Amino acid sequence: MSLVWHSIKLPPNEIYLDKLLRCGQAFRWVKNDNIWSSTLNNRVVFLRQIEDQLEYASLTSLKENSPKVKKLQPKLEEEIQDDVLGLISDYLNLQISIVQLYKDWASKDAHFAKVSAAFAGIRMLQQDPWETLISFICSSNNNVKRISKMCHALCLEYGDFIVEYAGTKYYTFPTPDQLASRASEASLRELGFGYRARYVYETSKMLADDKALFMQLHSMRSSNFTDEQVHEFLLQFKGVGPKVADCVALMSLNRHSLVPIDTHVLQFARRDYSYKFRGRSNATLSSAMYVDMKRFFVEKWGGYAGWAHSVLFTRDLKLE
Ligand SMILES: Nc1nc2[nH]c(O)nc2c(=O)[nH]1
Repeated sequence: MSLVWHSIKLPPNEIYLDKLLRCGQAFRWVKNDNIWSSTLNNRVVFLRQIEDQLEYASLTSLKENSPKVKKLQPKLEEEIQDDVLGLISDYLNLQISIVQLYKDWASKDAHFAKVSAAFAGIRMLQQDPWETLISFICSSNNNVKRISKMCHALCLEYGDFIVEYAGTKYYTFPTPDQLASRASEASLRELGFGYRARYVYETSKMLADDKALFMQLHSMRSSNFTDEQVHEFLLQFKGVGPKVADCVALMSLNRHSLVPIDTHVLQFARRDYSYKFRGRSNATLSSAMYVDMKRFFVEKWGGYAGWAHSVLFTRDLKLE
């Protein structure tokens, strides 16, 4: 099986995969031989960057390839490629140009102007809300490497096998039904989820048992809901506090201005922006301070503050 590559023109200052796919937004991309791969919507998607070209390829699942499905609904190769391009464009939020956004942030913020050139091409992904919710429940007191390990374990243990390519087996991210029926709190603990096992399992159960709630999670992308409504909605899930809610809202529900506040953000707010809460530079992070810091960054960067914060968050990760 060989990959059929297609390409679109997209310079590295619009997207820089090597940083973007490791910066703690998404946790299941792996790089082999300069090719990034993961699964999206029951497909394996491959990405690579060659100068000004973003190249993509995909392998469909065995189910979609089966003669039965093909007979019922034959799809032309061009139609498949259109689907894949649509999928990738949505996932990478390609309708939004970040070059202009970077210029705008730099014009308002001298610190951003100074450091952002070395971190060009960091955009916000538009991920699946369910996977993002579970991934960020796993992110509590955790690091990118361990969160990735957990997300891969969920797929391997409870997802469906899609295809094997170049020695790697690819699996779907399990649905709420699959997690709720195939996993248990105990099995997740055995996989190393620690106290997060209960939250992952209970959130899966909530969504598996209530299909309307699952639909509602996805409908939160709509502009009919305010950022505050989305934030409140997400807080009902087990293991979700304000920071996890804001990460899910920003990274999967189109909430571009939300800046999730955690210790890293607090650190750069104080260090690089002399941020103070009620006149104090060493206040501990309370709910009131959390809200105040979000406001502080929106005032500084505007409606895409969540995107701007991600550039500085990535800088502080010190990816080699
Ligand atoms: N990519 C990420 N950005 C973040 N901001 C924040 O406050 N936390 C995170 C995170 O975990 N990943």
